[in-house]
Amino acid sequence: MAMEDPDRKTEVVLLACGSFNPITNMHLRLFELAKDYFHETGKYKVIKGIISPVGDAYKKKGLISANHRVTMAKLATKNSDWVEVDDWESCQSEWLETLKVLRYHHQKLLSADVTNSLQDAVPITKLGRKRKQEPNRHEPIKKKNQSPVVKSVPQVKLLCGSDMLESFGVPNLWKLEDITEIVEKHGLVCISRAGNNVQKFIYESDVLWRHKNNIHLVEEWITNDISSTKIRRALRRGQSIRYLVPDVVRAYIEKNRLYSAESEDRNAGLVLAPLQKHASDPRSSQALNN
Ligand SMILES: Nc1ncnc2c1ncn2[C@@H]1O[C@H](COP(=O)(O)OP(=O)(O)OP(=O)(O)O)[C@@H](O)[C@H]1O
Ligand SMILES: NC(=O)c1ccc[n+]([C@@H]2O[C@H](COP(=O)(O)O)[C@@H](O)[C@H]2O)c1
Ligand SMILES: [Zn+2]
Repeated sequence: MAMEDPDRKTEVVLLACGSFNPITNMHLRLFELAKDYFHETGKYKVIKGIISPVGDAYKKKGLISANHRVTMAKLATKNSDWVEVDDWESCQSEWLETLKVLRYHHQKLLSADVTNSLQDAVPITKLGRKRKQEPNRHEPIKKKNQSPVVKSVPQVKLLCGSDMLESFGVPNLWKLEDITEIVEKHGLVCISRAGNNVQKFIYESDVLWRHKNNIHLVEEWITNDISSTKIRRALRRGQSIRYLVPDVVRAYIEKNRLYSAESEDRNAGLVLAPLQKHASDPRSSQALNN
């Protein structure tokens, strides 16, 4: 649809899905690492990051209410000018496949784009004023004789750690068609995490191998294996979590006494929603073994 411009960079929105129970400094680092990676390729421009905490219907053991998890994520990103929290997923009454969350955000950008181009259709005499209203201040100012460039819709890529990518291989957790659509239509950005060997994992899967150009592996050299599990464990033991999560998040957890032995028992004995949903579906049982 757009005039091809070799200098024009592909715009990317990064979407991170997960429990964020609670959000940690490492979750925030994922976004910074991915953004640096894309900008270093010279081909992409990361315009936004979205954190989408999973809803309560996910039924993971120890998962505290989405309300608190969303609030903490919002506190944590208050000072970021490009990462935001979206609570659409967490407001759904049922658990949603990650693919549906990706589709939703892509769709949302599409409709925003239509609205924008409708606005653009109105003749604008004072270009200067129009510019100011645009959210993207880093766009180079268009040269006079250039034909108007129709903005293409940004790609929404799933941002995750290597453990999430490797979870594609867990029986009954993911549908092969979902994995295929994620890597085919959207793309994946995977940050290395201690204990995972993603390259080998991709090599051993035909679908992932086929779409490996759309799977971006980012090496984290400043390794830091903070995890929400370890944060909750420290809290149960009365140990400090300072400098592991943003200070506003630490204060919020303390004020509301969010994590305890009791909270860790939430959903105990329940089956994780995706397992429950896909267990009877033969397509998901051995998703990657072909
Ligand atoms: N230290 C880390 N390195 C790389 N990726 C990470 C790291 N911590 C979290 N992630 C990624 O962040 C996303 C959200 O993860 P999640 O909410 O499960 O956090 P977590 O720290 O893994 O929590 P938990 O210990 O409860 O599983 C996932 O894609 C996960 O792989
Ligand atoms: N089939 C699927 O789409 C599928 C399966 C398992 C987990 N997930 C998602 O991956 C994330 C995993 O988060 P946790 O690592 O905190 O369990 C969640 O956002 C969850 O919804 C998606
Ligand atoms: Zn995790």
